Amino acid sequence: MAAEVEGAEAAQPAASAEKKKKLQQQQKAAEASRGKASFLATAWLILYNTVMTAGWLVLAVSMARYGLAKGSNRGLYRSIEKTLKIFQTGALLEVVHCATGIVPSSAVLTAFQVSSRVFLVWAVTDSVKPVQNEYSVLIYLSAWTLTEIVRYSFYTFSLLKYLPRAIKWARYTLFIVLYPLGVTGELLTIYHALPHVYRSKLFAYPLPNALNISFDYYYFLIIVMISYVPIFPQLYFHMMSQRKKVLGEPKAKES
Ligand SMILES: CCCCCCCCCCCCC/C=C/C(=O)SCCNC(=O)CCNC(=O)[C@H](O)C(C)(C)COP(=O)(O)OP(=O)(O)OC[C@H]1O[C@@H](n2cnc3c(N)ncnc32)[C@H](O)[C@@H]1OP(=O)(O)O
Repeated sequence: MAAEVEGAEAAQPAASAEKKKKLQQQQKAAEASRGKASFLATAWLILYNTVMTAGWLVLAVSMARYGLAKGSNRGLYRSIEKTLKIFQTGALLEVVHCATGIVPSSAVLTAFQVSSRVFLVWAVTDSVKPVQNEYSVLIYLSAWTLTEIVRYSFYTFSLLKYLPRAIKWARYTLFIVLYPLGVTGELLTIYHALPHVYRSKLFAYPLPNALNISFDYYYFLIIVMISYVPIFPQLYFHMMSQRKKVLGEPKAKES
């Protein structure tokens, strides 16, 4: 009996050492898989941001060439719409990046930013043809293009750990002017679309109908315009606080 107890006592430290070793192995495996996931996420983001920078650069060059050749904005939207649709719609992936946590940005703010622009391309500019030649389209296209070239190249260079100071400065400074400019172009485009939508009853779903609900796109557009009032300042002041965080004055050295 005494020999049995002695044997059990001797086996205890061996079992706990075995348990500890197993735990360490599990921790190592988890760390390795986290490292692999973070490597894959970084590789994906470098690819995504590089492709998006290139796409918006193509748009900028196409717009400049069109302007130089025609000297007018008439027909500009038609000439760049394919590229614009691909790269603006591709920005929806940014919401996925935030929601899955591979980038630390707010999914809600990013969703407002991206969805309003995707909506403007597909549901306003593309669907209401007469607005395509308005100057307001040129205004928002110019603001978006310049912003996105700087923003996506900023992310690419940051991920590559080689960030030129000028790009960092531009990322957190140009928005001060480009954000209100872009929003002005967007709101004016929706405003120009209103009479056409009203006349053509575009996307209207009047009563009576099987679902017994009605939808009037004209009023929906007015609601979208009004929703800029509470939402845009939040995006703008978020960018202001990002600017302060990144470009803020360095703390004075203690004497
Ligand atoms: C039916 C729909 C109707 C909706 C109606 C709603 C009304 C909406 C009203 C508002 C409309 C706005 C329309 C937009 C107009 C324009 O864009 S005009 C042109 C000017 N625009 C801008 O300047 C855009 C500025 N805005 C933004 O950049 C974003 O929208 C943002 C969400 C406000 C950005 O915030 P955030 O991501 O937090 O800032 P960052 O500092 O850039 O990033 C924070 C950290 O996240 C990392 N990160 C983000 N994205 C990436 C990425 N793609 N790849 C890698 N890393 C990324 C970034 O590096 C930061 O990381 P840290 O440095 O570690 O903090």
